[in-house]
Amino acid sequence: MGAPTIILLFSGKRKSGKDYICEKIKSHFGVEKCTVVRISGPLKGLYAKNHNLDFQELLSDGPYKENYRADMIRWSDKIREKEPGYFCKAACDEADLAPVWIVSDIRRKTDVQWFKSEYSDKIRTIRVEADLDTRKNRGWIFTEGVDDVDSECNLDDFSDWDLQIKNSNETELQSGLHKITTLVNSVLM
Ligand SMILES: Nc1ncnc2c1ncn2[C@@H]1O[C@H](COP(=O)(O)OP(=O)(O)OP(=O)(O)O)[C@@H](O)[C@H]1O
Repeated sequence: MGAPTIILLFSGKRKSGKDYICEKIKSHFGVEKCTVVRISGPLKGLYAKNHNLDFQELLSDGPYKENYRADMIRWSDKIREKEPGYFCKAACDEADLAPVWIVSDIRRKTDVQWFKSEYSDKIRTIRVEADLDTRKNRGWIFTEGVDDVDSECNLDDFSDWDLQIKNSNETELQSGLHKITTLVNSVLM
């Protein structure tokens, strides 16, 4: 397991731009300093193996993953019922060594609890928000079994964010990136 100095936990609705922002932050700090940890990585890996599917296609941001998203949620929830931190731990176990970890896909209060219990004061939580129209323009379509279940809604009433940033346009993006890099620099220095 790597030894991070700071761990950013990102949450946001589908197509709010979590992944996009995480990649921007990684580019800003560089691969030596920063790595992106995706809880969905080991989750999709195990799901693909168990269901004889194409892991690389499941990782991509295309229609393939959307076809399986609802079933993947139901399947992974059964594993979480027995061990809530199962996929968080699996993702951290395979993370690269770097002082800044960016976890791109926090979805539940139990995810936040697991990270705080493992890494305590290294944790900073960030919520990404984008307008509904912007999310639609990025390809979001309301999907039953995906947008109305815990994996998408469990953190809607969570209020203990260290940062809440908007990502509906370039100005908001730049402002959000500045806040995040300032937060990271204040801990790294
Ligand atoms: N500020 C931005 N400017 C331009 N394009 C953006 C911006 N933010 C996100 N996008 C684009 O919108 C799409 C969705 O973004 P992204 O995959 O990061 O969302 P997400 O919140 O991770 O979604 P999901 O939960 O579905 O994985 C991508 O094609 C991404 O390139």
